[in-house]
Amino acid sequence: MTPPVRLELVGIGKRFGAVVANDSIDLRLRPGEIHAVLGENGAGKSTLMLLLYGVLQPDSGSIVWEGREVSVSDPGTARRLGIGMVFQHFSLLRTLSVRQNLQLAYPDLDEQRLAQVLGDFDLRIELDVRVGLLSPGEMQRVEILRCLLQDMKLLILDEPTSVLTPAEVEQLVAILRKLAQRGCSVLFITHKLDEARALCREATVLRGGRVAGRLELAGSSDADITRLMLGGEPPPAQLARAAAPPGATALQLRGICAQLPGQRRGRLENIDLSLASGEILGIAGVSGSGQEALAAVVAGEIRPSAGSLWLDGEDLGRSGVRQRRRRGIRVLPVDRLHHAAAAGLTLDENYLLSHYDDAACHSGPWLHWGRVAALATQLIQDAAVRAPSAAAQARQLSGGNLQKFLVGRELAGAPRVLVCYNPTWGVDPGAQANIHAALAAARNAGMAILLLSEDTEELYRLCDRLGALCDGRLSPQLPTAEVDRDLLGQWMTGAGGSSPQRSGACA
Ligand SMILES: Nc1ncnc2c1ncn2[C@@H]1O[C@H](COP(=O)(O)OP(=O)(O)OP(=O)(O)O)[C@@H](O)[C@H]1O
Repeated sequence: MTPPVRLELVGIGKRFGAVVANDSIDLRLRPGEIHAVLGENGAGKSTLMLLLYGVLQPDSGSIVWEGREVSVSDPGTARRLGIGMVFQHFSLLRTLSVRQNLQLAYPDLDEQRLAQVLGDFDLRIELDVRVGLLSPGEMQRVEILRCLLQDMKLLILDEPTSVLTPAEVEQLVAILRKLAQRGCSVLFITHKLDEARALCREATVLRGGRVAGRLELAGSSDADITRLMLGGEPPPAQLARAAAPPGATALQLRGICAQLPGQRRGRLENIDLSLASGEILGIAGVSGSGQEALAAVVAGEIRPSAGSLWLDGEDLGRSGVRQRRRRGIRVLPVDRLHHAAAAGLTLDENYLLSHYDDAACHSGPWLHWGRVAALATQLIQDAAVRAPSAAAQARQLSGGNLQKFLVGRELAGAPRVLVCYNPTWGVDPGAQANIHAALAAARNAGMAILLLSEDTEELYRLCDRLGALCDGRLSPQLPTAEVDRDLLGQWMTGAGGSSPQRSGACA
């Protein structure tokens, strides 16, 4: 007997103007199957999921749900069918509490059912906390909880692990396995092949909007999968090593204490750090350890309550964001859609946001739009950003393509100091290698780079020195060769008594 089919997509097509995002896509999913959807940035993965969830409508093809062709005209219809989705960029209202968010989706929220689901899936969630105060992992659990409160037959997760700590990834895996055991199907978009292998037996690989292949993960090597994703050989993984020993100190932080406003986490305690030109200093740490506050302090977005910040021996404590940018400090924040970019603005406008003071964008005293557009267009080409033109809105780009654009935009300013937080979040392996190569080349050209990353592989690959943040405190920063994974792990968890530089003295 052939196993039952829960979902069948037949010949699905979707265009956005001239862009063919999905082209004749076929996909089958059984009850209880966790299926990976892989593909490089812009391959069409999110679009396909949004079609399934009723956010978008297909131009062609059909969706067959439990043997019956259906029209998923909106997310409400999807939910009534038993389809839930956790988005790449969370869809919760940050000013409301967890409970209020749940009540928006379920006006007659049944407290008994809520308690049962929380217990059943071992979800630790504080219901009366404002969502804006939660860590990304906690927000994701709320999104999943919101799905679990319905009778769910298919859960779609779009890159669910990119913002999670390793412990949170384990919790997510446990939840998904439990769901699958109960017969719920899962579609799981990821760029991390090891995660796909750990969770899924089979994967569908998309390339350029089409199905490039469906494969059994156990019988396929990473190279096989990458080849299918790229349609060719993966780029060489070699990185340029540091061309010369680091130069003079560029950026120095002395005894910085700070707190991100309105956040439970996001505290910095007595941070001492010095970054030389021609080096990449990596700071590890699980999400919420103080990375956002550190980036905001260097950018000048928040004022520390104590301590000082120096650039090339000059105290910059009193200068604001724009002055610092003029002096050559650039910061790429972690939240690409709400902080690093303005989602509703075009790419050339987004380019201008961080290059407003560049002579190249002006003709005499006047802003020269033709030049801005030409610079943004050049960047799109150089960074291989898949976008129709510089006139496309940032929100129209796939997540990974927007990330490539933003990293390129900051590097294009050839800053003296670059701070980036998770620069390859949601970026496919090919583009990740390109971003790493660009950062290494910038370091070799003398840039001082502070790399805040939750991806320890990335840190070991790129950095000349390494340290870690834990609960707002910074470990020592040592040459990478002297920091083995055990030591880094201890620093990240604050274990072993090695974490704080100096403790306590923040007011
Ligand atoms: N609303 C939109 N308007 C115009 N183009 C869009 C829109 N949404 C997606 N696209 C385009 O469709 C293509 C597929 O995008 P999609 O987001 O589905 O890719 P993806 O595989 O999910 O990529 P990533 O891994 O980077 O998230 C891209 O070229 C993207 O720019």
